[in-house]
Amino acid sequence: MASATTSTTLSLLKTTASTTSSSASRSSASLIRLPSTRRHLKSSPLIHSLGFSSAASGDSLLSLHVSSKVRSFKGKGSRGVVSMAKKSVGDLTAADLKGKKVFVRADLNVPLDDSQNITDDTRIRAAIPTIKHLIQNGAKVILSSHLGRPKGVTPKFSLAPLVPRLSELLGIQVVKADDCIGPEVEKLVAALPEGGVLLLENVRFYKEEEKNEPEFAKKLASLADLFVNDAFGTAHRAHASTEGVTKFLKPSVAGFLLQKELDYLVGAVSSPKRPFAAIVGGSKVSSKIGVIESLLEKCDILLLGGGMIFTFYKAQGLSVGSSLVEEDKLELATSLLAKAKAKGVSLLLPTDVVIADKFAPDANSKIVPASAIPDGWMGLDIGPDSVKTFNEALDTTQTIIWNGPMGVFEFDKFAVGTEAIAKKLAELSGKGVTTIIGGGDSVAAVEKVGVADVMSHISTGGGASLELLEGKELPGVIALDEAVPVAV
Ligand SMILES: Nc1ncnc2c1ncn2[C@@H]1O[C@H](COP(=O)(O)OP(=O)(O)O)[C@@H](O)[C@H]1O
Ligand SMILES: O=C(OP(=O)(O)O)[C@H](O)COP(=O)(O)O
Repeated sequence: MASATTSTTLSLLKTTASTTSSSASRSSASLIRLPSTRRHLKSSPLIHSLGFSSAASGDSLLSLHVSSKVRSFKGKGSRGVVSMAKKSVGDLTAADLKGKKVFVRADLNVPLDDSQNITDDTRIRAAIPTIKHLIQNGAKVILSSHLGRPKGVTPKFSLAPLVPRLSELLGIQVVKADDCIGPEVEKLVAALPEGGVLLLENVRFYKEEEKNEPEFAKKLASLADLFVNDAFGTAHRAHASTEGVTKFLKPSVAGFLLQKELDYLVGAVSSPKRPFAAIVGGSKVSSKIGVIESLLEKCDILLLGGGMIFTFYKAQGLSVGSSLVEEDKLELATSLLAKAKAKGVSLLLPTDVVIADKFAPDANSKIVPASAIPDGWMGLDIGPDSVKTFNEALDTTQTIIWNGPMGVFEFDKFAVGTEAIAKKLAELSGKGVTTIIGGGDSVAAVEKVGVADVMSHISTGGGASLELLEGKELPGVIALDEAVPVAV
């Protein structure tokens, strides 16, 4: 029984690999097999003008159409189809903003070292365009964020260390409040000049923030006249400063960063240039089920790597030694493989792996076929043959989205596969392929290789991008004001 299953797997691995390498030299049309629904939608003029409609297709992924004036999103979640056409900060002019107090929720949750130095300022830099637009149009900006996950007031989670960098990037001295609500904050707001920025203290110093308590949201909202949410990294949280304040502040609009993230993560997935490949890695199948299922509905090629592959191997009867396996996900892995086949998606599993005799940076290692992992050894990276096959598959594509590393890239010895994929995406990005890095550890990997700048888009939100790719609604987006539709 075991050997019969094993040969099935081997033929699966071989078939997918050869399909891809041969397809690299064939026309892309032979590789793409769209489900009939999608073919129908693509040929419908109505659907074409609206973007790919999840409502019409019964699809769970959000759909997007971008016009010059408005970003429109439609999503179908457990609560049914929800319109997500959102008003943008770009729609607000000096006439709307001059002298107005604007509550801006950003995600300034940046890493700090033991001396409170910022070790990666990406999220601060990403928040600047929205703040600049507001101050240049005469608004008074009340800037709010969380930092870390403090339980009550915790000095090491103060936003104070962010003030110098924010001031430098904005070219003005940012004022810092010691609290985020209360009379002292109100005085600072009253003294704020047009074009000034007041940074509130960590909003999570109040437990009411994460509980989304309306009274707390009301107090935050009472500081301002209108609301801009630019905190993409926190948009999957229904907290007082992301969702609650929208009940008290009108208009409540999307910031430029939030828009850009949605444009890429929703837009590229709902109406990608094809062939469209998704690369999904990371540690566990369980944390990526939603993403894999959702992407199977959309992509032409799905490349799997990371710790999750061993659950797929074991599901097919292969020996995986002491590699990471989720025993309760074996059936699921089998059904995902079957689903990919039924949908005509070219799903590639690595054909060789780098194995280690222990989970450590100095472990002994060797490269073996995926079907030959000895007892006592664990797979910690994809092997060179797999990298070659994956690269050939990626060469045929026009859009690539990547979520999750190919191996334990934190250990140099097992970072080779992940770094090779990062370099391949950088090369393809230079040739005009849309490359989107979906947050979390994949971003760290791309930065480690030094190719972050050349990617089309690097998400500032790990959890948020994952939820978007899974087709979930983001409460921080849903709560914003609807845009007025414009003719397209
Ligand atoms: N073969 C493997 N065995 C164990 N852990 C792995 C393996 N490959 C990757 N990982 C781990 O997966 C983690 C990232 O997983 P995950 O959080 O799902 O990714 P992401 O943050 O990109 O969404 C990394 O810490 C990495 O070391
Ligand atoms: O860092 C964040 O998320 P991420 O680690 O998923 O990218 C956001 O600031 C959200 O933080 P949270 O997960 O504590 O709500």
